[in-house]
Order: sequence, then structure tokens, then C-alpha cells
Amino acid sequence: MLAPDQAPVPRAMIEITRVAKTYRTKDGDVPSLRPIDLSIADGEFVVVVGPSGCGKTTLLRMIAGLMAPSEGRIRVGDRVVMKPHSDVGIVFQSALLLPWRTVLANVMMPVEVKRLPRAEYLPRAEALLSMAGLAGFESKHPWQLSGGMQQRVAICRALVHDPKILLMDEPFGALDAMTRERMNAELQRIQLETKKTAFLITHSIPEAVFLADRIVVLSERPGSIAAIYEVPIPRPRKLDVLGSPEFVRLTQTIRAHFKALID
Ligand SMILES: Nc1ncnc2c1ncn2[C@@H]1O[C@H](COP(=O)(O)OP(=O)(O)OP(=O)(O)O)[C@@H](O)[C@H]1O
Repeated sequence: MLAPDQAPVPRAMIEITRVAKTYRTKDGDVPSLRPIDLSIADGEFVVVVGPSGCGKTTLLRMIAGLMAPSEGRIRVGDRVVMKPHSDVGIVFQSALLLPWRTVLANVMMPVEVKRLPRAEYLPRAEALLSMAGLAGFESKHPWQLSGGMQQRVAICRALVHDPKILLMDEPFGALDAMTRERMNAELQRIQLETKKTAFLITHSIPEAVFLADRIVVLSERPGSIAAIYEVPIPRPRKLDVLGSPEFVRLTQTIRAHFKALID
């Protein structure tokens, strides 16, 4: 048996090392992220907040391999990210469902694109829809669903190929406040059940505090890590927690920090 100080340190699921990004445009260079370091553990839920244009989406796109860093490197699992890869599923602000396809056919899209065996993944798609409260809607079309339901379909689609990581860029930004709160509770449940590592960008500080294990606050562009807050509220968190003193205190602290960044 290993002594406590010899116990293996679990390897991070996402390791971001001195990653910076400058966009080279015909009008000149646009520095968007200063070198940042961040380790995200397997199963952890990390939420990123920061002023508009500070580089949040840029960071997400680099984790997904959709864009290369200008400096530094990103490791996901055992591999250094060099190109788009299957370890992530991505959810955007708009569900981006294909209107002529049924809900189930939309969820199966990544299986087709990645040429995975349909027979193996079909039951998984159905199980995900059921877990997301969409059993019975498999053969409906996107226009027959509410905005919140469409976003749940997008989450199922992001998870269908069983990626290790769920990346979300303002997934509930277009929803009304009540639906958004319900979706936060749903997302928490889905993440706890699937045990995925989650990385979410939001402009809503309450959403960040409700969902996160850790909140990363980025500074104005070119973004750098201004602070990291742990959220010690036990899970599963019910929506009642939004009114608890601990929740309100943390929300206010982060809001004040945020305000100081942009004033
Ligand atoms: N393709 C690009 N070419 C040049 N500059 C870009 C490009 N994409 C983003 N930028 C610039 O990089 C900066 C960071 O953009 P990014 O979209 O990552 O910010 P963000 O924090 O996600 O913003 P928001 O909260 O408004 O969505 C912005 O100033 C933006 O103008």
C-alpha cells in the first residue's frame, strides 16, 4: 500500500498549460487570451464567467480542437489536442437542430457523422432522451418542441457518442428566466447521472453558482484568470438553494468582483 504522500495524484481530465490566443487578422493582431493555466478534474463541473469578448468562447473552441492556441498546449485525457476530437460534445446557445429531422434523428447525427454503429448507439440515444424527460417525443420535429426542450435535445445530441466532456457555450442564454432555472436543475441531474466532466460558459452568475464545482472568472480582453471560486454547496442542489444565505453571499461576492473588472 502506498503511504498518503505517495498515493498517485489523479490526472486531470483537461490540462490547460500556458495557453494564449492572438487572432491574426488583416487589420492586425487581436490578443484574446493571455497565457492561462487550468486543470479540470474528471467529473468536475467548471463554469467560466467574464466580460463580453474576454476570450471564453475562444478557450472552449481550443479545448474542442476547433482552433489551435497561439502558445501553450491543451491535454484532454491522454492526448494533446491538435485537431477536432471525439472526447467532447458541444452545446451552443442555439440548439441548431435540423428542422426536417425528428428529435431522435437529430440526436443520432453525431453517430452518423462519426460513422459509429447505428444499432449500438440507437438505444443510447433513446435512453438519453428518456433521461432528459423527452420520452414520447422521439418522432416529433424540432418545431413541435419548446425552446427548453430543444436545448435538452441538443444536450442529448452532444452526449450520444459518449464523450468524456460536455462543453457548453451559453446554452440557456436564449431561454426565459423560469425555463432557464428548470434547465439548470435538469443539467445538474444529467451531469450527475452521466458523470461527465462539464465546462460551461455563462453570463449569469446565479447560473454559475448553481451549477459549478468551481467558477473561473476571466478578466477583460485579453482574458486572464482573475479568480477561481470553489462552490461548497452540496449536491444535488435543489432550486430552493437559490435563496439560501450561502448562495446569495457567493453570488454577491462574484458579482462585486465582476463589477470591479469592468468598472
Ligand atoms: N475569428 C476571429 N478573428 C478575430 N478576432 C476574433 C475572432 N474571434 C474572436 N475574436 C476576438 O477575440 C475576442 C474574444 O472573443 P470570444 O468570442 O472568445 O469572447 P467571449 O468572451 O466568448 O465573448 P462573449 O461573452 O461576448 O460571447 C473578442 O474581442 C473578439 O472580437
